[in-house]
Amino acid sequence: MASAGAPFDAVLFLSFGGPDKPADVRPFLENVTRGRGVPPERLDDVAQHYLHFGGVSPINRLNLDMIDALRAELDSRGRDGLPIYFGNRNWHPLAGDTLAEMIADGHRRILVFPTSAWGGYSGCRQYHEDIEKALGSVDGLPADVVLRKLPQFSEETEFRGAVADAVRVGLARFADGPVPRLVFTAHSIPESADRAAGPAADGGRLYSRQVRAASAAVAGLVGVDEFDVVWQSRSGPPQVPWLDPDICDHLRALHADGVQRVAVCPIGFVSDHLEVVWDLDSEAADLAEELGMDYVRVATAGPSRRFVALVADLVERYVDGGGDLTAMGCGDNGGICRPDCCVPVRRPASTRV
Ligand SMILES: CC1=C(CCC(=O)O)c2cc3nc(cc4[nH]c(cc5[nH]c(cc1n2)c(C)c5CCC(=O)O)c(CCC(=O)O)c4C)C(CCC(=O)O)=C3C
Ligand SMILES: [Fe+2]
Repeated sequence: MASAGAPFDAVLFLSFGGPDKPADVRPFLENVTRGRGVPPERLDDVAQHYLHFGGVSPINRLNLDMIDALRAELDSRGRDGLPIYFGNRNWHPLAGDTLAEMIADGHRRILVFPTSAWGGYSGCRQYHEDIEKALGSVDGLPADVVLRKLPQFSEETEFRGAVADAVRVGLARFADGPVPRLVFTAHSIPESADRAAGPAADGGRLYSRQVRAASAAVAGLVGVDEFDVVWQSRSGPPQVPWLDPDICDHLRALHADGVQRVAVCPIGFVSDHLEVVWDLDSEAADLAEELGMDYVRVATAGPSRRFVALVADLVERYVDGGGDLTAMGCGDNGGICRPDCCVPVRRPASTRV
């Protein structure tokens, strides 16, 4: 259970991580998929996607840029004494190494900003596990260390506003003509994982409900009535159901219905990392061209001033020891917000590799 009170003295910006050079690609993918039942053929494919971009994921650079912008934003709010550190789940700098450095620098009360808006195992609980694991990896961990994870932010007005700003810019790129269809996309997850995630009393499905709710809210903000929510980047064996439709299948269906123009908004992702640039800017964009559809990919919100202001707002809400400790996704030292939330799914042995 989280305890209020004392102020926090540093921020850990906690993200997914990605390779910085070709030799990193395999070990990175092994870190991501260890024990997760992703077939080896899928890993070979994904390795090719990274190698296509020189073995470098844009995610680390984008996170470092966001950290610089956040530092400037906090400075401008008179919070210039608050250091921000960077750590990742799957690649260097790894969260455990960063935490050791933070502790050596004298920090004991640390706010953790995870780069995911969402509930669910991958978007929320796994970040709690990262925190727990990082704490477990530090030799001689002082007893008074507190890492408080900031809550899920998909319902925040400024998050939705930042995405809406990007959608407006994307829609403005179409010349006069037929109204483009607005399509929101987020990372697919196994159906079983979606059902298991979120308070059981609410029927689980926290992740897909949040993605749909945020998409509907953004569509409302930009004044669009007709929009779709679809999924991308599925992995796992084909016989295991994941959230669908897939973005590419959906483009084919829209085309068959006579839709000529689409604006695709990757609401599920904070920045233009590999799954956005490969699956949307390469695969989906190529398919749209093949089908003769006009295709605009809406920018991700993360690098925008408004998104960075949202992160600063979250930090300020909690940094003095206040803030809602019962908010979904908030928890101390890897302790989750409530016992039945975002439970990991036990995979049947047949789907493990
Ligand atoms: C919900 C969700 C988010 C959004 C929330 C958040 O942002 O945290 C997200 C983000 C990301 N996913 C990323 C990369 C990968 N995800 C994979 C695999 C998987 N993702 C899953 C879900 C999610 N993933 C799932 C259910 C799997 C199957 C394996 C498992 O059950 O865990 C694999 C393995 C190969 C493959 O299967 O595709 C890779 C390489 C990157 C970094 C990209 C870069 O390098 O720029 C980012 C930001
Ligand atoms: Fe992923």
